[in-house]
Amino acid sequence: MRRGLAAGNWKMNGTGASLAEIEALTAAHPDPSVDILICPPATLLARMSDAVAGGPVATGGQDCHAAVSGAHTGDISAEMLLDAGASHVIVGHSERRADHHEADADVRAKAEAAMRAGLVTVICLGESLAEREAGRTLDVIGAQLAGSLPDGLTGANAVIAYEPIWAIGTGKVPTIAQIAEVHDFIRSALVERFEGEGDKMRILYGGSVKPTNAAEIFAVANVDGALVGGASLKAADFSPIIAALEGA
Ligand SMILES: O=C(CO)COP(=O)(O)O
Repeated sequence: MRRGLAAGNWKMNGTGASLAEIEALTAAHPDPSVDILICPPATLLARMSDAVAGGPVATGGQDCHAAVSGAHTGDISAEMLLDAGASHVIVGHSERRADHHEADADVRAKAEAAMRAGLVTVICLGESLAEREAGRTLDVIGAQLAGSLPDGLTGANAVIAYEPIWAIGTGKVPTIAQIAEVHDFIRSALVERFEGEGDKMRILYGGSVKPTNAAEIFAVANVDGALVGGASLKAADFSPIIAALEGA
């Protein structure tokens, strides 16, 4: 049985005042039956990690550079995230794939960097609307899985997040059948490639997850949690999503 994971990706949102949301979240879930992860902007990571230390909320970065250190202005290494208190890092988010021209090989190198540093890597995959409408969803996901996932992933060091690009921040959510199809496809690919570990890796759904739709999404086989954007910013929104996962 895979333990649920409720992950929040704050993207480019949040300042010191937002730490109050984490205090509220921790107070609301002192002993959760699922794992809780918040990935704040890098500027908040160390402060948030200090604030949640010893409690049930883990913290993560939203991206990392593939190298340990060097002349890469504005970038952050996996080792630096670890040093700031992170246990996880998101790699390959579609906003980075698009805005920073990250290809599958780049995502794979970042996932390898996360493994090297001892971080759990949350590797994001997802098709565009044009790809879905052309009936290419599973081909695209298959290619991303083959190209973005390094060898050596395990249930302990990797999480896969399926985030259809057209569902991110749009309020549009795939049907339950569409979510089930892709999650089953990802599970089969993981089981085939990562012998003995593929069935232990958690697969999150991401894209317009809200308190109102979380329970039906979490009821889908092979959905082990969610990667939540907008609805993770406020404890009042994220808390019922965590509760829905606990009840799944
Ligand atoms: O991109 C996402 C999480 O990484 C999803 O964002 P929203 O939940 O805001 O749609």
